[in-house]
Amino acid sequence: MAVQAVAGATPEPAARPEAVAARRSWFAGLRSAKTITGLAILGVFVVAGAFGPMVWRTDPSALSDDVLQPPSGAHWFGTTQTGQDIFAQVLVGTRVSLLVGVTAAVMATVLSLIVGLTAGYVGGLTDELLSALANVFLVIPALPLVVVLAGYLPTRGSLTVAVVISLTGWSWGARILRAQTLSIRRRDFIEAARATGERPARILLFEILPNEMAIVASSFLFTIVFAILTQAGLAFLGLSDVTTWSWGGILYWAQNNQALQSGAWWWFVPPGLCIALIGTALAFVNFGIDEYVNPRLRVRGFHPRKSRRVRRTAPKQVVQDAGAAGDVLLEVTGLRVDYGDGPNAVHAVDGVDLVLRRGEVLGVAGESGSGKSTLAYAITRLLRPPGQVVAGEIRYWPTSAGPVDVLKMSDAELRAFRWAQLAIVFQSAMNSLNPVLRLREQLGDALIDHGPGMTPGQRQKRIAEVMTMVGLPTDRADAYPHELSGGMRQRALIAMALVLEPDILVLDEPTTALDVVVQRQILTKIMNLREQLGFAVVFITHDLSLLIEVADRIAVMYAGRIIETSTAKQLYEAPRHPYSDGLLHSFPLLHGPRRVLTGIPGAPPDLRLRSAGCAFQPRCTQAMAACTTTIPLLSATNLPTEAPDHQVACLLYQDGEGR
Ligand SMILES: Nc1ncnc2c1ncn2[C@@H]1O[C@H](COP(=O)(O)OP(=O)(O)OP(=O)(O)O)[C@@H](O)[C@H]1O
Repeated sequence: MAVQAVAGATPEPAARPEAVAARRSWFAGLRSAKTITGLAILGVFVVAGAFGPMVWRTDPSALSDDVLQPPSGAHWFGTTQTGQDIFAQVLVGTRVSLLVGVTAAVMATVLSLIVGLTAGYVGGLTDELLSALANVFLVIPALPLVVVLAGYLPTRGSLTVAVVISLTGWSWGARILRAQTLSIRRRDFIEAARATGERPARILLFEILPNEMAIVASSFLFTIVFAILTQAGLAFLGLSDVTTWSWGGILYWAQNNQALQSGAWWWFVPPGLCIALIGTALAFVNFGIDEYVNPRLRVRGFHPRKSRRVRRTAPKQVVQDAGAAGDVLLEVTGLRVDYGDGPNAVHAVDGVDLVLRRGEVLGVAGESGSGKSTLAYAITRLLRPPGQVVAGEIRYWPTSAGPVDVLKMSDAELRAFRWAQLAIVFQSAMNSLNPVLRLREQLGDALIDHGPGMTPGQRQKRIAEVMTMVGLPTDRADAYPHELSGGMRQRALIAMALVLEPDILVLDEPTTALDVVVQRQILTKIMNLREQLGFAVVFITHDLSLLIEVADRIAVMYAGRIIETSTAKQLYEAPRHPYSDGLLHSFPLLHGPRRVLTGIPGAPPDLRLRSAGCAFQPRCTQAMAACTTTIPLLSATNLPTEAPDHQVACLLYQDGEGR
């Protein structure tokens, strides 16, 4: 089936100014219902603790004749058996409990940061000593220690209690931060910072610490809860100053005066409820902080529920029965993928139609940011929020049955489909391989998951087979990824992709990180294996001249759309779209005559803005007035020299008016 025309997109109003976008992103982390609820509850406590005692001027210790009164207009939370106002006690208690919690959390967090970061970053003897110290504090049972310390200290005021709690609460945070620092300090961006001459303190504070903020925040918030609970426990046991009103102090007096037995529920329920509520609020806030400090979790302007609605109500595309032709393996129709939603959504794939035939190599070329990887992720259903398919279909045509809609597969169907029928090789082999597993285990995992009937002996045989197939010596099966060269790792990934003999292999810039010699060896290997095994390849790269060498057909992408598609030969001999022509003249060809490299002036458009005309028009040397107002459709050029499946989305060729 020839590639179908893409419906023109409706022009939308211009995107908001950057300032608004930035503000939106800042609030995005605070947007979830949990975060808002947590902050609201916390806000009420902070306001009550800070201003409550000034507004509700009743002395919490003042005695009155209203003894053991249930809640009323005069005493909102009732009274004690000496007539004290419980609401006034709770307000003062809120202030004291929050102060103890926050003070202890600040001290414990600072201690754990100093110990954890220093031990992890400096290493050696310092690490051993600090880790030993943290381990000692970790194994000492915290509560008995607190009880002993609090019992023997000369003063038992709030500050003393906070110090005691922080001394027993810092060590687990320090252990986690040390482990995290150990792992981060070996990452490439830290090496790069060192290489640029950054001082250790700066690296710790500005490179490592921001990566640990989620842990620090979580440790801080949970130490507040731990401290409030511990302080309440100490007060309840009479081990802190119970003449100072705190939630624990109120519980102590309620217990001592047998409030439970006398049915005075209003005496112990309010402080108990406060402790439970503050714990819940801090846990909710923790979710929000996680999202805010980790940009990967921060799904700007994205509402999963709303996006699902878009998906369900998106107009169904009319799909021609391409499989009837028999050679169609994968068919993408009207595919649109956005990152986020609303006016700031990035329209990364914007109405793509593609057909992959059995056994062919389909190249997808385009500049960085044109949407190639997003297309690959959508096809393999590996898109992560805020990425979402907003329209279109992806149909897989197995040999034995009718077409299957990949986008509608259940999780179980998807697990069976991925790797067994469709495998993907990513650009960065080091990131795709598990650093702590040997190659043999990683290759074996796919076989265990997808071929449960295989005996261990059969699995080992298959592992040796695929390793030989991709040109990896079988004696490297027990190597860890870091013991292999870049080329070997990439071969290992290809071996993993082919271990189940899939129908489709998606290659997303599989050799970009390698030198040209290894690049060539690996590509030749893939193409030979394709001849041998008959799988089809979707090969994604920015290097059009490389595709000319290896692909059967090529689709050129620009700003999320396919702007030209044809056989590799036609595209090489007569690229029609000015962008394809520019792309072809941006890289030297591997074979053939030397040609002048011109490149393409300008930069790709902002994919948040929907253009009213051709997205390439601002950079096009042949643009006409109509190009600013009309979105060209992908269609056959009607030029006599063209084959029917040479299609181009350019007004220069519409209605046969080619130039
Ligand atoms: N997680 C994300 N959130 C928001 N926008 C994204 C995200 N990932 C990609 N994009 C945007 O989607 C567009 C397409 O990106 P994509 O990575 O698919 O392009 P590409 O052609 O594969 O580029 P490259 O060759 O550099 O990998 C770009 O504008 C990019 O900024």
